[in-house]
Amino acid sequence: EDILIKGGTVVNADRQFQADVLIRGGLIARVGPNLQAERQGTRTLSAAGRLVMPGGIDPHTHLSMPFMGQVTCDDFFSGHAAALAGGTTMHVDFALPVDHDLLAGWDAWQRKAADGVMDYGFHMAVTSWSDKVAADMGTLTKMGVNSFKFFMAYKGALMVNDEQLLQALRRCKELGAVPQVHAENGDAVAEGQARVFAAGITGPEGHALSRPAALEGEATARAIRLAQFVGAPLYVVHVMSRDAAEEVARARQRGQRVVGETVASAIACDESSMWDADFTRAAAFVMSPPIRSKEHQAALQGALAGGLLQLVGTDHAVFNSSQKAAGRHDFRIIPNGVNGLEERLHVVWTELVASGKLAPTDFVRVTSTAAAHIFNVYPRKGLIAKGSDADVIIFDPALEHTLRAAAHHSALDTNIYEGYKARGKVLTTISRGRLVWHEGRLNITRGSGRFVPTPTHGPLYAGLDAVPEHSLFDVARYGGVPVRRAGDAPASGAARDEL
Ligand SMILES: NC(=O)NCCC(=O)O
Ligand SMILES: [Zn+2]
Ligand SMILES: [Zn+2]
Repeated sequence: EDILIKGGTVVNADRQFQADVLIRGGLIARVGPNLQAERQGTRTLSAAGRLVMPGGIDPHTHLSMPFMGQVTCDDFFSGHAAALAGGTTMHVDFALPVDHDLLAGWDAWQRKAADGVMDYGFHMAVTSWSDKVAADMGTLTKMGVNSFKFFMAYKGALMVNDEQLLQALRRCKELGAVPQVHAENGDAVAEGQARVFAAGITGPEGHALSRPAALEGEATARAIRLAQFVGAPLYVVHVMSRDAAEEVARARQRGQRVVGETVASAIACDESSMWDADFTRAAAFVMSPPIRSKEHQAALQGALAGGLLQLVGTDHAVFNSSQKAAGRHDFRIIPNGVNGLEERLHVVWTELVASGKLAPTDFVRVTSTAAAHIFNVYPRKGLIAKGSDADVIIFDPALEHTLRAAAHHSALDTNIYEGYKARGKVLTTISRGRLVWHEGRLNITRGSGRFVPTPTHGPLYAGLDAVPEHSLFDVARYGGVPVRRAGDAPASGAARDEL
């Protein structure tokens, strides 16, 4: 059936304007003033006084992910239900290789996603290096995966070393794929954890103490410099600290293609919760890199407001209280991850728009359009315009509500936003033309989700060919002086000195 949204303010990343929106066949059919229903049975929704925006795109989730001896408790059904109730209509989930095999990981994540109810894409993690991994990356790009993630932490599990990272960055550049890093110094984290635990600190606060912001800053800078070395762009996931945000900002300032993603928990929470006397509550906040002090929280909000960071995801990776209890006597084995897929839009609006730091257009950019650009699905996603997918929300900025585990749609039995007073509310979510969230009710069908391929060579690569790889072997001349090669006569003294 057609849906006609009447009387609202359409907000895109570039501008906002009064317009009606007509939806047909899963797409936006018209956007303009005074639209009328064209077919019998058209569902008309009033949006007077409300904002009509592109559905959120969460670029960072982990549904049904085996990790630290557990499996995240939101699968593609409950995770999608939660997302839609919170106004997010697409997410990009991190598929993990199975026994370091990327294609086996792809198969596993395809199966998991068969239960889904909305649009999704995949990033693929790369946790080892070999010719087969390099070949499989190429195969995956043909199947619609345009981004690969490298963990610089989780030593002994997912972590890659610099040599592997370098090879992988180069391969991404070759493929036109987006390299992504979890940036923490994994060796130092492992040592910090051992020292904190040996000092007798075994509770969740040990998590915060053992992996300080300096380790995030160091790895962020290292990844950025390695990307510069091979001439690749870089996407830094979950920027949690001022230290990491500053590295991203500095790189951008010198003209490097670096994207910084922060997450809802980093801009709305602080580390004090990990000191909560109640283990269950404290453990719910354990994620990596850790949620940090209020100063970092403020710096990250400022970095978004100032355009130094580009988008907000969630890193939704949820473990319920019985799963988190595995680490009751040792913070090192509390499974890492927090919720946010359902809360992200409300948290970003409350922290940044209701506080006056961001305009509604910027809200759309950091929650939807930027991800659509980066992962190369714009303008199909992230825009309200004729021909785009009908992923649309109706948002009432005047409504206030309180976030609670008892009211959320995730399978998680806790919520790091318990009691959070949100300003503004998603009243309606339309996913590919279907009214899936309306008047407080979900209307979803298991298995109705759809994989959205993300093509390579997106905007992060546009014009990048102008930037040569800084390769020692490709540089034929140095300062105008031919480089000496094996068998050549000895270079002149001046050239030798320069080399
Ligand atoms: N972030 C986290 O704590 N868990 C999910 C895995 C990751 O993104 O590092
Ligand atoms: Zn991570
Ligand atoms: Zn993550």
